[in-house]
Amino acid sequence: MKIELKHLSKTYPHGKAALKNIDLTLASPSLIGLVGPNGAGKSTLMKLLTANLLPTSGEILKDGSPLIKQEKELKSGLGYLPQEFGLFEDLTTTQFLDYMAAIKCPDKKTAKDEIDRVIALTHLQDKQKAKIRTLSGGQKQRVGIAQSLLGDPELLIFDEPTVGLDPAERFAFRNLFAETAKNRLVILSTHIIEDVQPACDHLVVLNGGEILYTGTPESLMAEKHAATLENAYMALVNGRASA
Ligand SMILES: Nc1ncnc2c1ncn2[C@@H]1O[C@H](COP(=O)(O)OP(=O)(O)OP(=O)(O)O)[C@@H](O)[C@H]1O
Repeated sequence: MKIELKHLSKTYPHGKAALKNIDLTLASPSLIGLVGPNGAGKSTLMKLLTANLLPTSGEILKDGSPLIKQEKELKSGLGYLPQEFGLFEDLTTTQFLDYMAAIKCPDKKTAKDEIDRVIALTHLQDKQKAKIRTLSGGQKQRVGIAQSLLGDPELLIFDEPTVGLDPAERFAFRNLFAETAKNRLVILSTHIIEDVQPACDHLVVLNGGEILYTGTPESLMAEKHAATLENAYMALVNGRASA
């Protein structure tokens, strides 16, 4: 799958430009880390990629044709974890996943198998019968990740997926995202640079609605003569030649 952003801009009504004339090509298989400071435009870009928002100008092509003309196909092949997502607090984990699987999976047998699969992947076996309101923040985040994996989508978009997870959980999910990306396109938006370095093969750095860098994490470190990706990133967003 190939996604091309062409001269993509988004200005909110009565707001400033959140994205300014972005050109970018993303192709599977890849695990792409989308990073940038607060207000950089990451969530806006994710909403445009998931057709939850329309651009002010420019366009997004998926495999050569406009995304907005393939909204139905896009949604059936998309797993999306938004930054804020409403969980049905009075449902149990399995009831919530059952509800989401009704949208994502073609038949009941597949749905049941898929629910078992994503529960195992997100280590929620002992929380299947727990009401969502009784789960911790990290466990709720795991339910959110579980629902995004239903139906084995070819495109996965995670907005700050590791928020609320403890270090061991973050480590486990980094591995899961890397494994998932072996034959898919996975886009991971994060503030946490450590989430990007071991897992992502491609980095996109946004700042003030513009792309500051696109390439491998290693090349950015080499470009900035930095020992760590965090140093290279800080040098980049602060406009310094080296870390
Ligand atoms: N609905 C909206 N209406 C007006 N302005 C908005 C809206 N949503 C976002 N913005 C503005 O657009 C810019 C980009 O915001 P966006 O949420 O895309 O950034 P972000 O990189 O995801 O930030 P964060 O890391 O803080 O979530 C910001 O200046 C923000 O204030």
